[in-house]
Amino acid sequence: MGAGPLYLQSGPRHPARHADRSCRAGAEAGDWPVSELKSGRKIAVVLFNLGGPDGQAAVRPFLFNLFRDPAIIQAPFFIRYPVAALISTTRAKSARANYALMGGGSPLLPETEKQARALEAVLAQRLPDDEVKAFVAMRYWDPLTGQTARAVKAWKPDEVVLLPLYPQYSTTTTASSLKAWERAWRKVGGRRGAARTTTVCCYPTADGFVQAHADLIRAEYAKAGSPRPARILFSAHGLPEKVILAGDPYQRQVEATAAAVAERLGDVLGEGVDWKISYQSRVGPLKWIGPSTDDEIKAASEAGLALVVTPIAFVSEHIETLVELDVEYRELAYEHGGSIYARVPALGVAPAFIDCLGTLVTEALADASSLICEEDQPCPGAAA
Ligand SMILES: C=CC1=C(C)c2cc3[nH]c(cc4nc(cc5[nH]c(cc1n2)c(C)c5CCC(=O)O)C(CCC(=O)O)=C4C)c(C)c3C=C
Ligand SMILES: [Fe+2]
Ligand SMILES: [Fe+2]
Repeated sequence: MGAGPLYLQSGPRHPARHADRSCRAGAEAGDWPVSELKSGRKIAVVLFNLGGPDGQAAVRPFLFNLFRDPAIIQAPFFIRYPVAALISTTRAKSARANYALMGGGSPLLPETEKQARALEAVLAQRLPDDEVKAFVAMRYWDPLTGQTARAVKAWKPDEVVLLPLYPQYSTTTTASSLKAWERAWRKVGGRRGAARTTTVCCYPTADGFVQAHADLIRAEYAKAGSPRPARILFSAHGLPEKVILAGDPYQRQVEATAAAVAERLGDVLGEGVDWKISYQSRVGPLKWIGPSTDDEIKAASEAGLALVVTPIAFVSEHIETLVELDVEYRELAYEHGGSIYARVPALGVAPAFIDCLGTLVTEALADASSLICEEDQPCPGAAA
């Protein structure tokens, strides 16, 4: 599954389907008297991300939480726990050193909080008669999903919109977060009927998301002096190949994003400039999807290409952009003869991106179904 590297392609393989709304699942229109709540609603938007340690002492327990997740290590409980304990202990030292380069901990929570506040501001304008509050639910470190579910329940919303900050759906990220939410929400006594819940499971080619990437790449490309010959490298977090072979749509959706952004960059992608997708952050002994970002950086640098590297599956700055892309891969490029290595910032609070999140929320609220998905079939497990 998932074609290999793509060069100079035009046209997304999976055009955005927001407009035709052809893909919805688990319609709940009959469950909730939508017409009774046109305005004056309390709307909770829950933003999901992975989370990161807030200091050096949190690194090992954060890694333990990550590796004990069955979405990350598909093994029975009695194997997973000792494996998680072992990996988190052995990996902690090098991970701590990397987090130390960012001041000791991960910037992911403050970056996500900024996105939450920016989204609230956009929604306050779009839904002036409603009260909208954006909550952050992290999967492996504070604020953990259970804590956020309690805060959402205490706020007594009429509507809840679940919005993962993973534009491309994966069982390892989106589905894991949504399952954790289901469990936590049930635990705090928030039944489906208590507040209408709509889930946005993926948005790999949503208009504002693609536009925000194109704008940031264009700016970085110009800053680097619009070098020729150059390659735009779309770098996404990798996954074990077996996860993709089991039907995870992540790689297909990453390819759809990259193709859509490349098409939007038509004026930059002139003669002599190409683009490619690669996968970073490999962990463990399994075979991961490729090509790997380090191989692509070596190859492009040795070929004398200037590199414009853009994180295509992360929407915030964190360890894998600030350390892996900015420090490790930059050094690698220079070691292999590269002279220009430009790194495009993550989306953060780029206006087109936040506006796009606002559109996803208003579409979710206007929709009578429980799931909003860009795929022909709902992403596997999203409707659970
Ligand atoms: C698209 C996003 C991500 C996917 C897919 C993903 C899969 C995945 N990750 C690991 C292992 C680690 N990930 C780590 C950190 C981390 N990963 C993502 C995103 C995706 N992960 C984020 C946003 C972060 C947060 C980083 C931060 O700022 O703190 C880490 C910890 C860092 C490190 O030690 O390298 C690990 C480990 C696996 C195994 C996996 C799929 C199976
Ligand atoms: Fe990861
Ligand atoms: Fe989806």
